[in-house]
Amino acid sequence: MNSFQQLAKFRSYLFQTMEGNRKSCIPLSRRLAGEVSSPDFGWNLNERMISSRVSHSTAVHRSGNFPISPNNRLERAASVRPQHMETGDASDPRITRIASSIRVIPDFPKPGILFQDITTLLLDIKAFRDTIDLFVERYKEKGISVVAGVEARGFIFGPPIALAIGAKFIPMRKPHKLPGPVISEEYSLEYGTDVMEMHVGAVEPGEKVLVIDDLIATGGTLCAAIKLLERVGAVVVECACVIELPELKGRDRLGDKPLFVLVSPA
Ligand SMILES: O=P(O)(O)OC[C@H]1O[C@H](OP(=O)(O)OP(=O)(O)O)[C@H](O)[C@@H]1O
Ligand SMILES: Nc1ncnc2[nH]cnc12
Repeated sequence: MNSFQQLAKFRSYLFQTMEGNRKSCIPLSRRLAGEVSSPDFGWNLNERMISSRVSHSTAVHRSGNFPISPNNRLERAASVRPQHMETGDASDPRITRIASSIRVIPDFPKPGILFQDITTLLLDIKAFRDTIDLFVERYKEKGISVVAGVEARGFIFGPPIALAIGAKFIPMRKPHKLPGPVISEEYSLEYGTDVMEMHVGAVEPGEKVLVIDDLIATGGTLCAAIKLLERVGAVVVECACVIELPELKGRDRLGDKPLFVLVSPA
């Protein structure tokens, strides 16, 4: 298959994923009425595929901001840059370090997916600490009593934030993992579907909750977490992620629920 055919297949796959998604937090009627725009994948996905290739072949990001060695086996995330909206301070050098510590793995777990791998961020102690600090700076003294972390990677960032802001931590888990009584929500992903569960009684009605995950793509995961928490009367004050994939429009699916992210791919 030539590169043009690959691109067309990739676009078609993602378009089907998005358009076939019936679990959106935004009612379909609103989408049909044009209140929420359909995703325009063409340009942004072309950009993502090109920047992936650039990071492999020339080892220099097209913006020139994140030079990487051709021998860098970690394939650092040359295509990740600080986001300029809904973030603390894009000129903050901590954001730049965090962005450059995330690697991008093409075609994982399926062909066409550019996987944003935060395990390399965890290897960089300063970047890891800065990530936690940036969230703690934003959420301390906001009256948040619960941090809800989404399995699996929300379990990495959620607990240190919870401890630092004086909140309890709730795991939002894949099905059949929690031992006590649970409530469940089915949701769709960039590459499949899943079910999320939460322990009954983990959060009290009226408690202020921060939802944490490593990444927002289509927004299906965060929507499921919000639904579970709101079903038991919790107040979700904000969702926070390290990475946003803006071309997948996950932010739109959250409606007016605030989303804070540190970085997004160029
Ligand atoms: O915005 P969405 O389209 O819902 O996708 C984002 C979710 O996908 C990834 O998790 P994944 O489901 O791959 O699970 P894992 O962390 O257990 O690997 C990621 O960590 C988010 O939780
Ligand atoms: N491109 C991606 N990288 C990492 N995690 C993801 N979850 C959904 N899409 C993802």
